[in-house]
Amino acid sequence: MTHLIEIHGLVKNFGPIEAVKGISFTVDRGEVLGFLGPNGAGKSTTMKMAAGFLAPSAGRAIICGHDVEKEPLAAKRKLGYLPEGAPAYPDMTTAGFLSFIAQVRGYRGAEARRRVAEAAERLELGGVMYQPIETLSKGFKRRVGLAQALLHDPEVLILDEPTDGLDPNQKHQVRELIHGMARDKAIIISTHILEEVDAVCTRAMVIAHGTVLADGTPGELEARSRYHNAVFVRGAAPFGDGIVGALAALPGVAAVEPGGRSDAAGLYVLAQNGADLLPAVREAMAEHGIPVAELRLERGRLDGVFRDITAAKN
Ligand SMILES: Nc1ncnc2c1ncn2[C@@H]1O[C@H](COP(=O)(O)OP(=O)(O)OP(=O)(O)O)[C@@H](O)[C@H]1O
Repeated sequence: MTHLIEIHGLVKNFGPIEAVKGISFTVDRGEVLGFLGPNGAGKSTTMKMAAGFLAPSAGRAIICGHDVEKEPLAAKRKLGYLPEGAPAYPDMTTAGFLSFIAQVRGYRGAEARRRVAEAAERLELGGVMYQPIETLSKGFKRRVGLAQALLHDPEVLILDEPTDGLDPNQKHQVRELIHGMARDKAIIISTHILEEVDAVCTRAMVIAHGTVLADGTPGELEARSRYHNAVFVRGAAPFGDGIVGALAALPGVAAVEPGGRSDAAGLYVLAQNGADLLPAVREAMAEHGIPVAELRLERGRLDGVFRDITAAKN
C-alpha cells in the first residue's frame, strides 16, 4: 500500500538553529496524526516542509506519490494546508478570499460558487461572508483558514493548530469535523491540547528539539504513564492505616498514594507493569469493612507522559 504522506529525513536549519533534525514518518488513509511538543519543538517547521511551503535543508516530503518540491502543483492538488496564524489577504472579505482560493484551485462559475458555499457551511461562516478578514475574531479567522484548506476536499490535510483561538463549542465542532473527514484522508494536526489527541488522533507523535521522541496510539502513550491501570478508590468511611498497608502489599501494586479532590479524597493504587488490580482492591476494601464510594480504573495521563518524555531530553 502506498502511503498518502511520506516524510523522509527532513532537516531544517535557520542559520545556526537546527529547527528540525531529521524527521521521518508515513501517514496512511484513515490516520489522524497529532504532533505534540513544547514551543519551538519544530512542529510548524516540519508541517511547512511537509506541505511544500518551506524548502528543507535536507530530506523529502511526498504527498500522494508526488514530491512536494519536484512536483509542487500535483502535490498541492492533493493537499490542504492550514498555516499557523491568520489567513493572508486581511483586506479581503471571507467570500472574496474563498472565491479567490476556489479560482486558484481551478474551479470556475457554478462549481466555484458551490465549493465556496459548501466550505462556508461546514465552518459556519454564513454570518461573516462579507466582512473583511482583518476585522474577524481569532476564532473566525481560524475557521476561514480551515475553509480554505478543505475547499477542494483534498486527500491529505496538514493543519497547524486547527483549534487555536476557538471557544469550547467551536473546538468541539472542529474536532467533529476532523473526525468525520478522517476515514478517507490522511490528516496531520498539531496541538498543545492533550485532550484533543484523545478526541481526534489515531496516533500521536511527540516532538522536541527537532526530533521525534515518541510515536504511538494515544493508548500506547497513556500506557507509559505511572497511572496506567491505577485504581482510584474512595471509601464511604475514612481509610485507616490498616487498609493502606494492605493495599500496598497486594501483588502487582507499585505504590499507594493519596489523590482526588480534597472534598472527595481517595487513594491511587498504582499498578506494576499494567497489572489488573481492580478485583483485589475491591476485596481488600470488603475485608477491612470499608464501603466503597468510588472505584475506577485509570487509563493513564498524557500530561505526565508528555512531561516525562520532553523533560528527559532537556
Ligand atoms: N523563519 C525562521 N527563522 C529563524 N528561526 C526560525 C524560523 N522559523 C522557526 N524558527 C525556529 O525554529 C524552531 C522551531 O520552530 P517551530 O515554529 O517549528 O516550533 P513549534 O514546535 O511549531 O512551536 P510552537 O508550538 O510554539 O508553535 C524555533 O527555535 C524557532 O525559533
